[in-house]
Amino acid sequence: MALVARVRALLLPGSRLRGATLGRAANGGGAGARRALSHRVLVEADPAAGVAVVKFRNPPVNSLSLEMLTELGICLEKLENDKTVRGIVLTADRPGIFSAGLDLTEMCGRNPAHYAEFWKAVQELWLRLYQSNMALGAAINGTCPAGGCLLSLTCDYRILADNPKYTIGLNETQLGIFAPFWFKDTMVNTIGHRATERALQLGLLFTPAEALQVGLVDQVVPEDQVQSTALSVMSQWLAIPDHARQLTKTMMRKATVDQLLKHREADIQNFVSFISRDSIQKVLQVYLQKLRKKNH
Ligand SMILES: CC/C=C\C/C=C\C/C=C\C/C=C/C(=O)SCCNC(=O)CCNC(=O)[C@H](O)C(C)(C)COP(=O)(O)OP(=O)(O)OC[C@H]1O[C@@H](n2cnc3c(N)ncnc32)[C@H](O)[C@@H]1OP(=O)(O)O
Repeated sequence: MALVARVRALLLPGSRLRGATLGRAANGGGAGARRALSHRVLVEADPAAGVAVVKFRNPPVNSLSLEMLTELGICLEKLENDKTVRGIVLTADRPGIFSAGLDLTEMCGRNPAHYAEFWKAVQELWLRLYQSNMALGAAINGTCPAGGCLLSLTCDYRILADNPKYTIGLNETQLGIFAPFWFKDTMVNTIGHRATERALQLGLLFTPAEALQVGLVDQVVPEDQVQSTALSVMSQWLAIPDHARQLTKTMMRKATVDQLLKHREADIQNFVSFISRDSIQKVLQVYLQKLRKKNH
């Protein structure tokens, strides 16, 4: 289903996204700050600063389900069309887990049409974020594996909470799958080829100190200062004239974006045929069961 159709489905009577409002904040935010609510994404906009804080709230682990991807896409599209917003900070509504990455239940026990729809939505969100004209910051206030790490890598800078429990990286190989070429390219663009090769083959999840050392994040700060630091760094990015910053960003990212645009359909087909293999379904199911067993 294309984004428009998925949005329609989410707006059907009964959907909690229906009637989402952008009103004056009940609390928090500067004077004139506005807060918009959807089911899985919370937006706190500060028009005076030109910045919106987009908070993930898809319990229990902020996984990127099809619905979460769709709501995030809608929210970003709205912000892109809002002339008062020049920068966005992505964060988790509750500290602890920034995002557990792609929702594994979307990749297990479904049919090929579902896998294709899901993968298209992952591509769409990446394209929207990686090509965004806005300045994007990640205030990483929790653990950040795989798809969660990818989200943060689409941003222009990353601030990570100084908590050794919070790790970040593309750990796909540890699950028995692998990071697609555009996940890999996004990481190469951030930390370079050799560090990416090592990180991806070993499926490394970096502690904050390691992430800072390898350049996966730009700053590690005390946990209670992640969002304030991300906002203060944002003011540096917004001090640059938009057109100059945007042209530079496009120049740096265009080749990577073009690769996916050129191979988009093939990438979907590759994903569907890989994820549908019995052997891959088995490893994903074992991984999910291990996660679930912990709690039962
Ligand atoms: C074209 C390309 C072709 C081929 C490429 C092929 C494949 C590549 C495709 C995609 C790349 C994949 C990207 C991904 O993002 S895969 C997801 C990777 N994520 C992880 O490995 C994280 C898994 N989760 C955890 O490690 C922990 O849950 C976490 C540390 C985040 C939190 O720990 P905590 O102890 O706080 O919570 P849990 O008890 O573990 O979890 C609670 C609850 O949530 C469920 N859960 C966790 N993570 C996920 C997830 N990613 N998706 C769905 N569900 C998840 C977990 O099972 C628990 O459920 P329940 O027990 O039923 O409450």
